Amino acid sequence: MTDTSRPARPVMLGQNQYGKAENRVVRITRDGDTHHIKDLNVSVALSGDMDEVHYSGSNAHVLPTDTTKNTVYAFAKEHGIASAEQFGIRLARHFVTSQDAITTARIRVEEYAWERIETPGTDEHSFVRRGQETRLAQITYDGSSWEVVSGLKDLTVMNSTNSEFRGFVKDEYTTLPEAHDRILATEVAARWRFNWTDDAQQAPDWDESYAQVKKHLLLAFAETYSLSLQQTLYAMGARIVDHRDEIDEVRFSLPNKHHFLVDLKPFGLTNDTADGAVYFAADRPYGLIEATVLRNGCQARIPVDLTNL
Ligand SMILES: O=c1[nH]c(=O)c2[nH]c(=O)[nH]c2[nH]1
Repeated sequence: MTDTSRPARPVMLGQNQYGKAENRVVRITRDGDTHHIKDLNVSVALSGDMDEVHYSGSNAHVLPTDTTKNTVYAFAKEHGIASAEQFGIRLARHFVTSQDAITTARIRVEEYAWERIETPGTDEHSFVRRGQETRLAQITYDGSSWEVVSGLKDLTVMNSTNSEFRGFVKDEYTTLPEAHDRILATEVAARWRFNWTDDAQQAPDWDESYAQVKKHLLLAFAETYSLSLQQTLYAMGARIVDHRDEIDEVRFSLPNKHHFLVDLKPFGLTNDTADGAVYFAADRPYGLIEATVLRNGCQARIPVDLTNL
């Protein structure tokens, strides 16, 4: 907001936001003896008419970050957590509609999944943290329209065959041998943007959508005979956009978790892919394959650098 009562300044405040980051909230719901658990990491970022707190230190427009934290916990208790997206929407709407100075609220949610520990009698209240992915959601609301970007990270997948990499460019520095049968492994980080932007439209079923996106992503990874990780990435994104009408854009960041055949010749052993091989799982450096897959005619809005989301 431009402040005409102040003289022009040689230095100006640029984009700013504030809020409480990483509110760890665990919500248990009881259904008789059977308990349900929701475990989230919620970050609130608010922006709007915040010039004065930076220029003069006036806190007149500042809802304390401590309050935003309390709101997260209070809403979890009061309204429960149906899904990461639904919870984020409720929070974003609250901050924008209850505070005149706040025009945009961005809520980021990471969700950690828990599985029941299966025991012969009492498996209703014991859980083990699932070693798979972390679910992510980012909700942005400017008072009239919504942007919901969901995603996941740390979903590690591997194909022990049906992957090649050959026919690539070779110059004077190329030493990589062509691979006719290699391991393809990656730790999927993905974000997908919903085309739901307005309250008048029916909102997607967030949990169902997440489960379906993950299913299609995994099936595409497993079913694609891969000539490169780039091709596999595109197949995963295309399958999501093809099957899920509510999603217009998917962005992936896929580290190529290289597995190199170990040279066992010094020990008189052959080591090749044909008969069960030993690999060195290298952690770095790694190839990093990143791309956006879009519904035709739609605009790319997910930031190129996923760490900025
Ligand atoms: O799937 C791959 N894509 C590449 O671009 C690449 N580059 C490389 O060295 N190995 C691989 N693998």
